[in-house]
Amino acid sequence: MDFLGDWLLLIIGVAVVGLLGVAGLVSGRTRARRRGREGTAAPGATDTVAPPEADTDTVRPPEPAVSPETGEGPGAAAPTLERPEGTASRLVRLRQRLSRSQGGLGRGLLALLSRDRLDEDTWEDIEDTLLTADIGVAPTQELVERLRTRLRVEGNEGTTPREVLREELVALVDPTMDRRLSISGADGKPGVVLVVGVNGAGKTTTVGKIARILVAEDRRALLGAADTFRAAAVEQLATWGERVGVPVVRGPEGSDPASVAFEAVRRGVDESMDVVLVDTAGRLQNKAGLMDELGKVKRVIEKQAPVTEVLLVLDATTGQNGMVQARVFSEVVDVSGIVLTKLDGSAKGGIVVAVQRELGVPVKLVGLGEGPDDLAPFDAGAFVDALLG
Ligand SMILES: Nc1nc2c(ncn2[C@@H]2O[C@H](COP(=O)(O)OP(=O)(O)OP(=O)(O)O)[C@@H](O)[C@H]2O)c(=O)[nH]1
Repeated sequence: MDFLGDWLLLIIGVAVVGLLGVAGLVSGRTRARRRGREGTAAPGATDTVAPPEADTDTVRPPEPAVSPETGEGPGAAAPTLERPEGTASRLVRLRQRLSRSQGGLGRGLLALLSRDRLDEDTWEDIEDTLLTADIGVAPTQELVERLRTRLRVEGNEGTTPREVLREELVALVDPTMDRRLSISGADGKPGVVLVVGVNGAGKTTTVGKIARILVAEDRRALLGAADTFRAAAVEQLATWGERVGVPVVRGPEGSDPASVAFEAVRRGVDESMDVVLVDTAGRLQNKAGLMDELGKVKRVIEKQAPVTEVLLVLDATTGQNGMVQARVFSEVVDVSGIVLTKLDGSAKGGIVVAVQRELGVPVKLVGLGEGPDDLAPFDAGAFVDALLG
């Protein structure tokens, strides 16, 4: 009996040791596999993404930085998605900010126009105030002419200088322009928004902010990080997408922007997205280079779906420099809308008028801060009201 018992214990012991050994091997392999996966697909590692080939027709799909379903980076803990602010409440909040930065212009003009006597010196001061706000020479002269005529004729008829100024400023900003973003595609394809502008104007930030507006409106959006010139811009965009669960298609640093754009729109079509937003590189090396690059991006996109909107991002603080850039870009691509950024940091809101005149396209959105929801649709009446305080 004892002999049998000893044998039984020995057999059980060997079996247990054997089982533990096998289990250890398996879990070790699993760990190694997991480590391997993490090592090759860490979120944000641009060099691990399958490089798109130079020929955009045969481009291989780059790995998304974030999963389309969850917005989660591979191997990362599921992030809590942010709920972006709705348009109505951001308009109220940002109007105060606009008033703070641009109020000086409106108050200055009102103080001058409310003087008892509007002599030549006063009109000159009014002109200077408008020019300092970057409205531009021709619109300034037109506005002054209109104000002179109306205040002379209507001065004693119960219309206040404030009412006249408001009407004339609104007319100058042009309330009749269609400022809606063209984000709807046709034939079941997504709308495609191409975002162009020089680096530093706030382009990448703006793409991220527009994505948040789309999420707030329950639209399915996808971002293409075609600004492959600067690795940080790609990282930045991936973070914007991750925060709200919007997938980002990216390629390695220095890869062909057109292949990333192509891949983004291909996925947008395949995955029935509502909108694909494509961030582009804005190197103003020379006009021909820019034309080649943006022209190619647009051409390859349009093999799959028409570009519905080309947004030019301009930094409001750059004044005349910004106008020169605006001209170059509009000669290279058909700009259909302008985004004016950093209006919070500049008292030069007059650039709205100048740039619309110059390009003949409306300002559609304005950036009013570095916060994720500090971007608002532009409205002529609300803008002038903020100016006048
Ligand atoms: N105050 C303020 N800052 C802004 C606004 N829009 C963008 N910025 C800031 O401007 C800086 C440049 O923005 P980016 O989005 O990186 O500029 P970019 O044009 O994409 O430049 P690249 O990434 O180099 O292509 C960032 O610090 C932004 O936070 C705005 O409306 N107001």
